[in-house]
Amino acid sequence: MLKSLARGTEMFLTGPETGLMMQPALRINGVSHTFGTRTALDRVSLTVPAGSFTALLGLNGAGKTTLFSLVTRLYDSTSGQIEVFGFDVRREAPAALSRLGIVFQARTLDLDLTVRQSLLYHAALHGIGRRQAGVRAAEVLEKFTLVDRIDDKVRNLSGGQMRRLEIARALIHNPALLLLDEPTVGLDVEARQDLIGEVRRLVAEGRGILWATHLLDEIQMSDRLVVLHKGRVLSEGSVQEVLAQAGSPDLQVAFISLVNASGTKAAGQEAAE
Ligand SMILES: Nc1ncnc2c1ncn2[C@@H]1O[C@H](COP(=O)(O)OP(=O)(O)OP(=O)(O)O)[C@@H](O)[C@H]1O
Repeated sequence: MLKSLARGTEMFLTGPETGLMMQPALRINGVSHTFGTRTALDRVSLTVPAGSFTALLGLNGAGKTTLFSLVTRLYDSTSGQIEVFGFDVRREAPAALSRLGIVFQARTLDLDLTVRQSLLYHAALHGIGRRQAGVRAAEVLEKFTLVDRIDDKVRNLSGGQMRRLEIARALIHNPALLLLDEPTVGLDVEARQDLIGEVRRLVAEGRGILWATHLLDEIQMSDRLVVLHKGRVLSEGSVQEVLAQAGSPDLQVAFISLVNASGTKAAGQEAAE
C-alpha cells in the first residue's frame, strides 16, 4: 500500500511517507476565527485520522472555507492549535505545509499553460527537481486519467478534467493529507461520481482526505464525518456514531435534527441580530 521505489540514488515515492502514519493527518483544537464582529468559527476541534476519508458536512456559511484557509495559513489562527501529522502550522509551518495538498473551491488554474506546464511549475514551487517532477507528473496524471491531455492547454479541458488536474497538481509533492473544498461544485452527475471515486482511491494509498461538502449523497457509511454548522462542530465520528447521536438511521433526518438541536445562537448569528 505504501510503497517507495528506489531508483539509483533517487527515491521516488508512490505513496505518502510511512513514518507519519502514527499521527492524525490533521488535528484542529479549539480554533476560532472572526471577521470583524462576525464569528465564522467558534472553538472548532476535529481530527482527520491518517488514511481516512473524512467528510466535513456543512451548509453554505458553515465555515468550511474559513477552516481550510486557517489550515493552509492563508489566514492566521490566533486561537487554538492546528497540527498536520503532529507539526504545528504556525510554529513548524514548512514541515506541516509540505505534507498537505489543497484544492480550493474556486478554480485556480492558469488557462494558458499546458497540463504538463501546470504540473512542472507547481513541482518547481515545491523544490522538486525536473527529473523527479516528470516522474511525479506522470504518476498523478495516470491516477486522474489525464495522460493523453498532457500537452493540451488547460483552457481546452472540460470542467471535470480541470478539477482532476487541480487534484493531480495538489498531489505533485506527494502530500499525505489532501484537503478538498466542495470539489464537485459545477460538475455533472457522471463527472462527480468519477471524481469522488478517484479521490476515494487515494485513501487506499494511505492518504488522509478532508472533503468539504454540503451534499449528503457524497458521504458513505464507511466515512468519518464532521458536521459543521454556523461555525460550530455539532457532531464528529464515524457516520454510524453521528447517526446514533442524532437518533436517526437516515443521514438527512440526522443532519436536520442536529442542526435543530443546536438551537440558540450559533456562531455568525450574533452579527445578524
Ligand atoms: N472575507 C470575509 N469577510 C467577512 N466575512 C466572511 C469572509 N469570509 C467568510 N465570511 C463569513 O464567515 C462565515 C463562514 O463562511 P465560509 O465561506 O467559511 O463558509 P462555507 O461553509 O465555506 O460556505 P460556502 O459553502 O458557501 O462556501 C459566513 O458567515 C461568511 O459570510
